[in-house]
Amino acid sequence: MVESGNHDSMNKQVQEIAADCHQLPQRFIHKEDKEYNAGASSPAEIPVIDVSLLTSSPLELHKLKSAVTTWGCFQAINHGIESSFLEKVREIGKLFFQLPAEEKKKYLREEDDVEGYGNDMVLSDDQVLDWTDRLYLTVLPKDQRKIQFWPQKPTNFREVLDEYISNIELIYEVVLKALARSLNLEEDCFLNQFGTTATKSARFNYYPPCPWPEKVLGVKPHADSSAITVLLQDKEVEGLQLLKDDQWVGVPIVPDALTINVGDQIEIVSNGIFKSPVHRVLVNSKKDRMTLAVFCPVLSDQVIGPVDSLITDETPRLYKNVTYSLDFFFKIYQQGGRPIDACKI
Ligand SMILES: O=C(O)CCC(=O)C(=O)O
Ligand SMILES: [Fe+2]
Repeated sequence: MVESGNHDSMNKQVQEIAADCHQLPQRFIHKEDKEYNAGASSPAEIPVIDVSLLTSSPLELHKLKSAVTTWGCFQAINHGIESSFLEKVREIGKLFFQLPAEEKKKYLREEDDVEGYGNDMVLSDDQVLDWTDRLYLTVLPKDQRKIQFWPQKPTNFREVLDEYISNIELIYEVVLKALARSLNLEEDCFLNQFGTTATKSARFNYYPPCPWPEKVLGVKPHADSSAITVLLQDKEVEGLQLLKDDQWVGVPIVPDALTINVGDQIEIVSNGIFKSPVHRVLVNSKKDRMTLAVFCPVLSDQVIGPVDSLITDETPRLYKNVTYSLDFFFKIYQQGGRPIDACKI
């Protein structure tokens, strides 16, 4: 049964709707004629890359290039973060979403901003909503943090997230250098495009169980605005799918790995050699799921464009020079479009 009014689904968090949900609110139905979980795809063989070898092993560098050109994604192992610490990071996220609604609402985002706790930002009347609540925080540079949105409960939240982000920053640098070297480019050429002032953001995604997994999506199909996104998956519950050769394929959980995908900004600076993969998230009817995505960088205030030496007679420039701003990205994204299409020549 489908509820026709949509007032609740606009004002309540998904977690509140899920807790008292006998009817599926209309605004969450992505496409009535399509069953998302029907014929669930077999999990994909996403390549596993040993991050600790990227500076020393030409073979690992080659594997990275092949993974990113083929999948736009890889499972990063030996990334330098202890398994027990990853567990702590998952725990602060889960504990936050388990807090009473009133406590979480202290961190509620403003209506027209993404920063803070809340559900989808609604930009148009016909926008279909995702079955997820989020906690979205700018994490770097440190002076850009809006600390009023950083939860004080659990009490170690700020400290654990801060330490995690320091680790992710190192991984970001290693991966961006390796991606450049894999194309025989000077290793800093991608990093330099984004500069040190570009903001990086963390998004805790919480997906409550959903009784209508065939009609609803946790996150609708999209590609990330970032250069790379580092995703800490839920330990047990899968849901992420990538679009590969026009088929949706599941991204498996690899214990202790971080799932790294490239985003639109790497597609632009690599002149389309590395493709930012379209992905989506399915919901689960029985179990909740929590993930943490760190977008590195989410925005760049600098103009970015294809690296000069990648533009040749055989490989002409595919993208304009652009500033990948949040406004630019979100307007197109929330209407189901691909912002990168607007950057193509
Ligand atoms: O939760 C996931 O598995 C992926 C989330 C995602 O794609 C995102 O936050 O951009
Ligand atoms: Fe994403």
